[in-house]
Amino acid sequence: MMNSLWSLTCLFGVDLLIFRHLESLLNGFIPLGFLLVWVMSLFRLTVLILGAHVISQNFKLPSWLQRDTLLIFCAVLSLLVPTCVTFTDLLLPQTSAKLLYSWGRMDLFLSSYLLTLISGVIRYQLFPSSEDDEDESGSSSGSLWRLIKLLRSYVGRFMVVAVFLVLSSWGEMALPSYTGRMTDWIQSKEDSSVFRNAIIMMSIITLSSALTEFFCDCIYNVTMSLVHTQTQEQVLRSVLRQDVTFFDTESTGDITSRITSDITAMSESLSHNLSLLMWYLMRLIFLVIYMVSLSPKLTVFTMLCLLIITLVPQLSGSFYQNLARKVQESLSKVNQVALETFSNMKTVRSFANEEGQCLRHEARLHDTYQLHKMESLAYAFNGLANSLSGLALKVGILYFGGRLVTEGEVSGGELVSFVMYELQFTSAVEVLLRMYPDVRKAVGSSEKVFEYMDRIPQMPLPGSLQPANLHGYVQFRNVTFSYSRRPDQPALQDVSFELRPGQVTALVGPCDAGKSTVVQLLLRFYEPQNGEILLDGRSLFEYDNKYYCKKVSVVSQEPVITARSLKDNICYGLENLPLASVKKVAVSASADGFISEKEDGYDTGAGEKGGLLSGGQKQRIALARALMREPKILILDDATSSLDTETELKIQSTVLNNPEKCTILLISHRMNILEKADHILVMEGGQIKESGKHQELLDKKGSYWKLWEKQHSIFQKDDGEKAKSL
Ligand SMILES: Nc1ncnc2c1ncn2[C@@H]1O[C@H](COP(=O)(O)OP(=O)(O)OP(=O)(O)O)[C@@H](O)[C@H]1O
Repeated sequence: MMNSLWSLTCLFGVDLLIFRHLESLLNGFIPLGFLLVWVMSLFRLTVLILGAHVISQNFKLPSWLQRDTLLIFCAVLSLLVPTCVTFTDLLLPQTSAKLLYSWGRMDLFLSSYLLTLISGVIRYQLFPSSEDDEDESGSSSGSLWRLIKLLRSYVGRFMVVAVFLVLSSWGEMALPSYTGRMTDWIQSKEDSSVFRNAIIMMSIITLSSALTEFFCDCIYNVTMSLVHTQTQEQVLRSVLRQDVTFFDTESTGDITSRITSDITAMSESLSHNLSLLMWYLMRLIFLVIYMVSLSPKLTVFTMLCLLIITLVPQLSGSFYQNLARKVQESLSKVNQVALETFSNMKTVRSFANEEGQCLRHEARLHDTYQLHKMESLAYAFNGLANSLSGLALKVGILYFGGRLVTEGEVSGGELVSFVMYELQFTSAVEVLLRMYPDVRKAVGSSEKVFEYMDRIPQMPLPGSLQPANLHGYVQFRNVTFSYSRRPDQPALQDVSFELRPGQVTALVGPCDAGKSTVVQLLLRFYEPQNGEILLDGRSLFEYDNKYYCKKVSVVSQEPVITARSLKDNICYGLENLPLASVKKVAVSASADGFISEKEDGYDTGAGEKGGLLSGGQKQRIALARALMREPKILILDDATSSLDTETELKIQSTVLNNPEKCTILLISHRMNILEKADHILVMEGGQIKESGKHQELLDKKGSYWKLWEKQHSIFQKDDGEKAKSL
C-alpha cells in the first residue's frame, strides 16, 4: 500500500511539473493559443496514462482506485482545461483570452484535482464494485473482439452490406441539402425550374436510398441468422467435447441455459445492435462531413457537447451490464429447478414433494424478480440520463446556431440544412447512446458462451490406435484416483489387478468401495492421478475414440434408455443393422420374449427415458445394446439387479458362459452369481483387499467370507420369517 501511495505521489509531482513549466518550454516553438493548450494537454494526458498504467500493473491499489478509475481521472484532469477554453471561446469569446493565459496557475491546477476527486467519489458511490469492473472490462473488450471475430467468415457479405450502407446513407443526406437550397431559392426568387429540378433530384435520391436500404437489410438479416446457427453449433460441439468432470461440476440447467437463452440473447442483441451501430455510424460520418462543410465552428461545438455526454452511458452501462449478467445466472438457477423437477417427476410424485419443488422454484423466481426490478430501474435511469443529456445538446446547439445566424456567419438556407443535419445527428447520437448498455449486455451474455467455447478438456485427447486383433487384456497398475470434487479423499488407492481375455473377473465389495469408479476409469471418463491403466499393453488414451467405445461396452444398474423404438435403442450408435441380428442379441439378453409380446414388437417406443419399460426390461435392453457391439471387454455393473432369479440364471448361462470369449468384468451385490467367475477381486475403501477363486476366498475366511456370510444370514432370516407366517 505504501509503495502505491508513494508512486501516486510521484505521478502527482510529475503532473505538477508539466502543468507549471511545460508552457514556458513550448512557448518558443508554438505561439500561445488553442493549439498550444491542446498540445500541452495531450502531452499531459499521455504522461498521466502511461504513469497510471505502470502503477496499476506493478502496485496493489485500493479497490476504489483501480485501473479504470485511474484512467478516467487522467482523462478528466488533462482534458478539463482545453475543453473549458474551447467552450468559452465559442460561447464567450471575450473571456477565452484570459483562460488561455491561465495555464500554469496553481489555483486552476488544484481545482482540476478537486473536481476530478468529486467525480471519482460520485462514480464510486454509484458503482462500488470497481474491482469486478476491472475484471469485466478486461474480459469485455476481449468478448467484444470475439463477437466481432464471429462475423469474420462472412466478410464478403458484410462488404456488400457496407457498399449498400454507404449509398443509402449518402442518399439520406439529400433531403436537408435540397431543403436548404429551396430555402435559398425562395429568398432569391430564382427561375422556377431550379425548384422543380431540386424536387426531382431529391425524390430520385431518396427513392434510391430506400431501395439500397432494403437490399442491405435483407442481406444483413440472413447473415446474422447464419451467425446465430453457427454459434449454437459451435457451443454444443465444445460442450460435447468436454470431459466428464465438466458435467460433474456444471449443472444441466446452466449448460442448457448457455446453449439456448444466452446464445439467443447474445445473437439477438448483437444482430439488432450491430445493425443500429452500422447504420447510425455511417449516418454520423456523412452528417459530420456535411455539417463541417456548412459551419466548422458549429460542428466543433456539437462535438465537444457530445464528448461530455458520452460519459453518462459509459458509467450507467457498466452498472447495467453487471445486473444483466446476474439476471442470466439467476435465470439459469430457475431453469435448473424446473429441469430437476421434470426429469425426476416420478420421484417427486412418490414423495408427494410437488409443493416443495414449487416453493424452491418460487424462491429462485423471487430472486430473479428482484434482479429484474433493479435491471428495469437501471434501464429506465439510463434512458433518462441519455434523454436529458440529448436535450442539453439540442438546446446548446440551437442557442449557438442562432447566434451564428445573427452574426451573419451562415446563410438562411445553410442554417436550415444545418439544423436539419443537427437534428438527425442528435437522434443518431441518442440511438447510439441508448444502444450502448444493450451492447454491453450482449457482451455480458457472450462472456459465459465464450467461456464454454474456449474451455479446453482436462483429459488427454484420444489417440488413433485401432488394432485389427484386440485381445482385451486389461491391467490396472498402482492406480490412485480422486474425484475433482473431493480431491482429498481418494476413491481408489494404489489399485493393481488384471482382467484376462476370455475370463470373467468379478469385483465385489460393500457400498462406496470404489467398484463403479473402476468402471468409470475403464470407460476413460476420468484419468487417474497416479499409476496407469493399460489395454493390451498400451495406455487407454492411445486408442481411437470410436474404436474404443465399440470394443468396450458397459451395462449399468440404471441404464439410460432413450425415447425411440426398442430396436433403435439396441442399435444405438450403430447404423443399418438387420432385424435378424438385433433379434439374435435380444435372445441372448433374454429380451426377445417381452419384446415379441408387444403389439409393435421391435418398433415399440421405449418412452421418455425408457419410462414405458420396467427396471428389468430396461436392463435387458441395455444388455442387448452392449452385446450388439460385439465388445472385446464387457462390463456388467450390477446389470441384473432388477431381474428375477429365473431371468438372471438365463442370462448367466448365455452371457457368463462367454461364448464370444471376451473379457468380462462383473460387479454384483448378489453373491450367488459370483461363483461362476474365473477370478474374484474384493474391494474395500478404494483398495483391493483379497483376490482369488470363490472357494479359495471362502476358505480364507476374510472379507469375502464375511460378505458371503452376511448375505446368507439375511436370506436364511427371510426364509425363516416366510415359514413362520405360513
Ligand atoms: N462423481 C463423483 N464425485 C465425487 N465423488 C464420487 C463420485 N462418484 C463416486 N464418488 C465417491 O467415490 C467413492 C467410491 O464410489 P463408487 O461409486 O465407486 O463405489 P461403489 O463401490 O461402486 O458403490 P456402490 O456399490 O454403492 O455403487 C464413494 O465415496 C463415492 O461417494
